[in-house]
This record gives sequence, C-alpha cells and structure tokens, in this order.
Amino acid sequence: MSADFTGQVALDGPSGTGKSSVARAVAARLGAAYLDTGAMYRAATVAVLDAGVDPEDAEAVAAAVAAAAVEVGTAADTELVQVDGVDVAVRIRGPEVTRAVSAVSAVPAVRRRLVDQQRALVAAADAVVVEGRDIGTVVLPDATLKVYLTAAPEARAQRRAAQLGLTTPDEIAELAADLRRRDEYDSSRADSPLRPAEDAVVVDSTHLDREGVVDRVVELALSTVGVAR
Ligand SMILES: Nc1ncnc2c1ncn2[C@@H]1O[C@H](COP(=O)(O)OP(=O)(O)OP(=O)(O)O)[C@@H](O)[C@H]1O
Ligand SMILES: Nc1ccn([C@@H]2O[C@H](COP(=O)(O)O)[C@@H](O)[C@H]2O)c(=O)n1
Repeated sequence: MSADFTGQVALDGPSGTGKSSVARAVAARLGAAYLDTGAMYRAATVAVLDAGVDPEDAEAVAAAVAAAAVEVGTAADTELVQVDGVDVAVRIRGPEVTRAVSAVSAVPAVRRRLVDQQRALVAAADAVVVEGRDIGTVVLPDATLKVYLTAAPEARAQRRAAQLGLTTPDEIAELAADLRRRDEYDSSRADSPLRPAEDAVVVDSTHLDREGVVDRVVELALSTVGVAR
C-alpha cells in the first residue's frame, strides 16, 4: 500500500476490459476509496425493472429512478449496493439487469442524478479510484489521472467466459455479441457517450495480465505525486 497518492484516478473503458477488477486492486494498493459507477447504473436499472417500467420509456425510467434511493459503498474490500435499503449486489450482475442497463443509463435525467451522487462521494475522499464510461470526460474532467482501458474483443469475451465458467463456442459467441451490443449502445448515446478523454493514458490490456495492468496504473498514479496540478 502507498499512502502518498491523493486525488482521483478516473478509469474508463468498454465492457469487460477489466475496469472493476483493476480499479479495486489499484485502490487497495494506493490506500484509496473505490467507486464503481457501473454498479450505480445497474442498481438504478433494478429500480426500473421493479417498477414494471419499459427500459426504453425514458420518461417513465426517469420517474422510477427519481423515486428510488440508490446507495453504493466506497470501500475497496467490500461491495455495498442497495436500492431502497435492499441489498442488490448479486442481482445487479444478472442477465436481466445487464440487458437493460444501457437503455436506462442513456436517459439524461438518470445520468444527472447519479453524477451528482458520484461527485459527492468523490468529494468525501482524499484519494479515490472511480471507474465507469464517462469519468474522465464528464464526471471528473479535472481528475489527477485519467486512464482509458482497452482490450481486443476476443480477449474480453474469453475473460468474461472464464469468469462465468462458459466454455462452448456458442456461449462465447453470445458473450462477444453482448459486449459488442453494450459498447455500441454506450458509445452512440447522445449524453456522455463512452470515449477516451483527450488527456487520458490509453492502456491496452490484451497482452497484459491483471497484475501487469494494476502495476501500470499504480505507477502512473504515483508519478503524479508532488506534481503541481
Ligand atoms: N489483464 C487481464 N487479463 C486477464 N483477465 C483479466 C484481466 N483484467 C481483468 N480480467 C478478468 O476479466 C474479467 C472481466 O473483468 P472486469 O469485470 O473487471 O471488467 P469490466 O471492464 O469491469 O467489465 P464491465 O464493464 O462489463 O463491468 C474478470 O474475470 C477479470 O478478472
Ligand atoms: N460511468 C458509467 C458507468 C456505467 N454506465 C452504464 O452502466 C452499464 C454497466 O456498467 P458496468 O461497468 O457495470 O458493466 C454500462 O454498460 C453503461 O451503460 C454508464 O453509462 N456510465
């Protein structure tokens, strides 16, 4: 652990590039807080589904999210995700939520609400690692360090398959299609589309193992220590 780093690390990138696993490990190494903004959009999606709302109906989605209390923790070693006081940490990773989350997160009123919450959580921490799609471009345009994580689509599908214990070519092809669909949705929306910030460092993890990526991001973060900003 290093107690030297203060500030914000913004970690963005497409689905399945390793953001969550890398961000959590970097936060632990830096002794920093950790914020998974994808978990917030997923929790908002739980609220939408439980309200019986069509995820493509932007007005109804905005109303359902406004009526719900979404809460996430910022500790690197535990996962707290709640909607109206109910633990949804497991449910947010399920296929029903994954299918609907990009539509919910494309609604501007949802984004405004969650971005306000994200900035408040960040302001409460001396050091924090924040992962998502628009952290370097919209949520924290003055972040101390911005990293944009990429990986070849085949590598991402293989890693996700290994994570879920899926092995057949059909299952892997379906995972690859899901990753592609989400990337397209997230990159083409009008509000806060997925894209690298102009001042982001692009890290391609295709040929790096997870520890290699963590080492690189920690090294980049520590290189900001003592640099005026
Ligand atoms: N460099 C790497 N090499 C091999 N596997 C990795 C690497 N980085 C992450 N992984 C593994 O890939 C899988 C996907 O990683 P992770 O869930 O962190 O991605 P993500 O970008 O947060 O995905 P999403 O945006 O869909 O939530 C996990 O099983 C993780 O352990
Ligand atoms: N800053 C963010 C973070 C996430 N999203 C949306 O949420 C979906 C789920 O994110 P995961 O990282 O948990 O996979 C993602 O596909 C985006 O639609 C976002 O818009 N902005």
